Amino acid sequence: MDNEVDVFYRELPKVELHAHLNGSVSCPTIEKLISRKPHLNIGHGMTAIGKGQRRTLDECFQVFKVIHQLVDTEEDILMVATDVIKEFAADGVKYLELRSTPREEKHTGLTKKSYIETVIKAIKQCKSEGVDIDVRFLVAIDRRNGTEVAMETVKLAEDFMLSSDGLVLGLDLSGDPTVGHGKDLLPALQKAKNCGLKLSLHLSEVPSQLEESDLLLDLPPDRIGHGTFLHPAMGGSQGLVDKVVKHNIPLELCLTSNVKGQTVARYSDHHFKHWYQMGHPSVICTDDKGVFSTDLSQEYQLAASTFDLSREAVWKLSHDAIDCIFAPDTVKQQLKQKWIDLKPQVFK
Ligand SMILES: CNc1ncnc2c1ncn2[C@@H]1O[C@H](COP(=O)(O)O)[C@@H](O)[C@H]1O
Ligand SMILES: [Zn+2]
Repeated sequence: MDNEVDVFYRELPKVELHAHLNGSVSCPTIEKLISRKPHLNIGHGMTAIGKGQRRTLDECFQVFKVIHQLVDTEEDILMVATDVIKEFAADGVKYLELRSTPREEKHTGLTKKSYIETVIKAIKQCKSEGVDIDVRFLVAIDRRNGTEVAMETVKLAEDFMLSSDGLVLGLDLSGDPTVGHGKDLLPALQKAKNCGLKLSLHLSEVPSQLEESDLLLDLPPDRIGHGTFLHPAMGGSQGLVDKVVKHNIPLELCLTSNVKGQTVARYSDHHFKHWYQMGHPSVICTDDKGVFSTDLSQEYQLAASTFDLSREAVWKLSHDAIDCIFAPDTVKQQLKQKWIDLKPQVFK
């Protein structure tokens, strides 16, 4: 996969804001997990969608179930998280917000609390090894699990926000978009916002969620995942676009994920073009680099080739993503300095 990407995109310093931990597991890590659990009889083809392949979104969610079977102990999570962080760093990502749904596994003793603690341990471990990347964590709410679990997750996220030295910054709302309704999660999300957790919500990933998006946009969230069907050109409405613009809510856009998951027919149809043309904050992300067999450099190259972006435009795109991070202004300033320092080398 590496040799297809121009060195410019590899060397480009990048910010990754939308990466699900268990969707980001690479082939080599999956191999290690499979060898730890041969009795599960899981083959590699079951955990990733290769080049040129497509799946329905529903089939993508089956893939996560398989990966979850492979990742069910603290030891697994520690390995998966450190591998994923190092892979992002090797791909030129300088700041990463990783997100993951805390799970409980009775048979291995894993609890939601120890799940989050283990991810934090991985982040700290990478830092102590000097891996050149600033990593933060968003605790994910799986919309399939309903109101009560959402509330419980908010409480956990709040506790960790207060005790993790700024590593836990907020919440993600994700999970199968065809299941459940956002209105049931609104009180939990509102509570999260009130206690200072940042919110990144998957909105309108499928066409049937316009009413839900309208409701959730009133929170308002701090960032939007996908937002595929918000724009009128995609079947959404001007009213929804107006809300997003009014609150200046950045979009996290994942080209390969949307095309492989078949919510967008062709790369050239991707809603990136509508928002980018408007000058609205649009951040290129991977979503699930393992499942969709991609990485952030490829996604930038894909956006550039599909929408005919110059190298300066690509640079601006990665630079402007810094303003959309959830970490405080001091971190934004450090990253902007890093971009200034690296520019001559990237454009050499
Ligand atoms: C493809 N588009 C998507 N839409 C919605 N949710 C998604 C997703 N991709 C991933 N997830 C969410 O992330 C989980 C896997 O990572 P974690 O176990 O949390 O680390 C999935 O189970 C789903 O809840
Ligand atoms: Zn996602």
